[in-house]
Formats: sequence, C-alpha cells, structure tokens
Amino acid sequence: MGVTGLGLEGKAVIVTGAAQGIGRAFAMAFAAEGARVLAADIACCKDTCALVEAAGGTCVTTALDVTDAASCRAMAQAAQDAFGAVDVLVNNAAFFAALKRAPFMELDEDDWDKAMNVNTKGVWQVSRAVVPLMKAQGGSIINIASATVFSGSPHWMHYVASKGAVIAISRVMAKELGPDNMRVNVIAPGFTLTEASFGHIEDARNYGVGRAALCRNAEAEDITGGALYLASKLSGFMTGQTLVIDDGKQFI
Ligand SMILES: NC(=O)C1=CN([C@@H]2O[C@H](COP(=O)(O)OP(=O)(O)OC[C@H]3O[C@@H](n4cnc5c(N)ncnc54)[C@H](O)[C@@H]3O)[C@@H](O)[C@H]2O)C=CC1
Ligand SMILES: O=C(O)C(=O)C[C@H](O)C(=O)CO
Repeated sequence: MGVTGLGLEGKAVIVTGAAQGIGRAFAMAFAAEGARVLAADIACCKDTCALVEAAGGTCVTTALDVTDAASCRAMAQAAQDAFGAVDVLVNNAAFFAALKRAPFMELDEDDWDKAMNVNTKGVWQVSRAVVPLMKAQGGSIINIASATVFSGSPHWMHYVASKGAVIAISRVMAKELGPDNMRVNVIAPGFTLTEASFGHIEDARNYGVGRAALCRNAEAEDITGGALYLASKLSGFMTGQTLVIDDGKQFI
C-alpha cells in the first residue's frame, strides 16, 4: 500500500458502479490509501474485490440497484455490518455503457427515463440510505457527473440532462448536509478510456484529442486523484463544487 498522508487510512468508503471502469479505479485507489472499500454494483464486483485484495487492500462487495430504494437500504445495512459507519460515498453508478446516442428529436423515451432514474434519482436514493451512517462523524460524498454538461455534447441530451441534474442536486445536498459536517462535491470527467467508452466510440484513443490541452484522453486512473482529494482533509473547506477533470478540453 502506498499511503500518501491524505488521512484516508481505515476510512470506510462506498463506491457504487464499481464492477468496472472508473468505479473499479476508485475502489483500487481508495484501497491503496488504506481505506476499507465496499464495492457495490448491479453487476458483479468480485473481480474488483479480487484486484483490490491482490494489491493488498480491503474490499467487500454487495449487490446494488440504485433505482430500488430497498436495495439501497440493504447496501447501507451491509456497509454498517462491515464497517459500523461510512466516511466516504462515491456515487459513480450510471446508465452509460448501454445508452444509445441519437439526435434529441430521435431519442428513445425509455432511455431518457432510465438515464434520469439511474443517474440522477439513483444518487438521491443511495445518498439518503447512506447519510445516516455518516452523520455522527461527518464525511464526504462525491457525485460523478460528466464534462458533457459543459460541452453540451450532441446526441446525449438524456445523459447530459441527468448529469446536469447531478450537479444541481449536489449543491442542495451540500447546503442541507453541511451543518452536520458532511461535504458534497462533484467530479465531472471528460471522455475517459473505459470499457463503456470503447463501446461507444470507434477510435476512442483519438476521440476529441485535438481539443485536449494535454493531447491525450484520460485513463480511469487519471480521475481517481480528484476523488482522493475530495475525500481527504485537504479539501475540508470545499463543498458544493464541481471538479472538471477533462485534460483541458473546456474551461468553465
Ligand atoms: N467513461 C467516460 O468517458 C465518462 C464517464 N463518466 C461517468 O463516470 C462513471 C463511470 O463511467 P464508466 O466506468 O466509463 O462507465 P460504466 O458504464 O462502465 O460504469 C457504470 C457502472 O454502473 C453500474 N450500474 C448501472 N446501472 C446501475 C444500477 N441501476 N445500480 C447499480 N449500478 C449500476 C454498471 O454496472 C457499471 O459497472 C459514470 O457515472 C459515467 O457516467 C463521466 C464522464 C466521462
Ligand atoms: O463529448 C462526447 O461526445 C463524449 O463522448 C463524452 C463522454 O462520453 C463523456 O463525457 C461521458 O460522460
């Protein structure tokens, strides 16, 4: 374990959508800091836990459907059983990989409802299940949005709307939870090379690179430093903010 002095050793961290991609990278990064991780997903997180444990970290897993309040409560109960309390919640799960892109005149209505249900309502559902486990000691909630909210990327209106709403509700959460020393911030990643984005874009490695200041697309590991910072004492006076991690494709 390469603990870096962020103060995350022994912290209890829930990562939703941790079965692959950026969520798996969050699980690995928190565990590498000595945190205890609960990896939760509608898909199986056994491989994520195995990777965390192979690197010397601690990881437990439970099934989670963020659209189902009972499932969110059961996941929170599993966290309480494993850790007693929760210090950090990363709301990363999303309807993204299977989303169909189309001009807004042609978007699929079911996809619209699913994007809002998983990506926005899911953040609310998971947060309200977990907040009672954070209230006594305070904590950090990190909601994953998308830089598409700022770029207005075409053919994603349902997804962009759902992620714009994540930024909006995070501000409400920050105001409501601040008095109990719970901070709520957002990471808005730009295009990141994950299983899901390789599925969406044919030449993913080169996609949009011409607009990038750093001249490459992000790997999932490029997004994790922001989450460690937002979870740590270094960001202790920061709440309600959105951190765009997109290799400088746009400035807000
Ligand atoms: N890859 C990219 O280019 C970008 C991704 N993001 C966001 O980052 C996050 C992770 O993205 P990726 O790893 O690329 O995508 P992904 O699609 O691989 O990850 C999403 C995870 O959420 C899980 N999930 C879906 N529905 C669920 C539900 N109802 N309950 C629980 N879990 C559910 C999936 O099984 C999956 O493991 C997502 O929030 C995505 O919107 C944001 C900007 C760019
Ligand atoms: O901007 C686009 O076009 C993208 O494809 C962006 C990514 O897929 C993304 O940011 C998803 O959140």
